[in-house]
Amino acid sequence: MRLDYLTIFPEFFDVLGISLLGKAVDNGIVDIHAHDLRTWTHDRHRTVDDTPCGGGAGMVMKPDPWGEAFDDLLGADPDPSVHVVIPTPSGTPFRQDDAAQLSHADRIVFCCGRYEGIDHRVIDYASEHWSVHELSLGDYVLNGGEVAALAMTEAIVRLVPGVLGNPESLSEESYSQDQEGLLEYPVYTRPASWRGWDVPEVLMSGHHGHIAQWRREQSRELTRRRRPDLLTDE
Ligand SMILES: OB(O)c1ccc2cc[nH]c2c1
Repeated sequence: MRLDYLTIFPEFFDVLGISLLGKAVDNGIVDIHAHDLRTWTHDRHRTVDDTPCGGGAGMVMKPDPWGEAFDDLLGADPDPSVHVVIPTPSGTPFRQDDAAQLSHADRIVFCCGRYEGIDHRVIDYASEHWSVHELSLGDYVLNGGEVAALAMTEAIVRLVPGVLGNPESLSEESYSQDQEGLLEYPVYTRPASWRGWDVPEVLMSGHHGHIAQWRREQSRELTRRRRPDLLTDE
């Protein structure tokens, strides 16, 4: 899997060189390239923004640098196997299913906007050539797409075979299919008693059936309380 990041702050993505993702890069499972969008500017000030047509506050990212970056990185031939991800507050919510689908992609290009956003013709152009995903991290607004791209990257890449040491851990996480899309149950480790708080007895019983039942009940109760929207049978 090759991941490209178009951004005016490429150093944001230096962090991808550490921890699990760093190992995935070292193992050749993932190939990461961060690009400074100003590479594709030609004026003395390396300008990437301009005033919004129709007025309004702030600045809008000019289309030209994006178009030239696409030309260099992707060429002009349409290829639906290339996924262009545009983090934006106006996008569809990024969910675990999106991470799962994108984890099968061979190529993902993250377009990280700043200011008031990217000239919409860039999205129109990209949509004619590649598979475009305008995705929101949540119902809040960041200052740009970089932090969202990092979060989405981790959610996607950790699902790629060979990236996580123990793939079994994926099956018991919140939102995983094995968890029936429910929130993950509470987890405990040693010591059995800590500052007056004890590990639930059932987890110390060694009775796998009872433990599995307790965990299912905990997941459903937690989901009912915190995310009733995830419950499909109520
Ligand atoms: O909240 B976000 O995911 C996000 C994404 C892109 C831009 C561009 C300017 N503000 C942004 C916010």
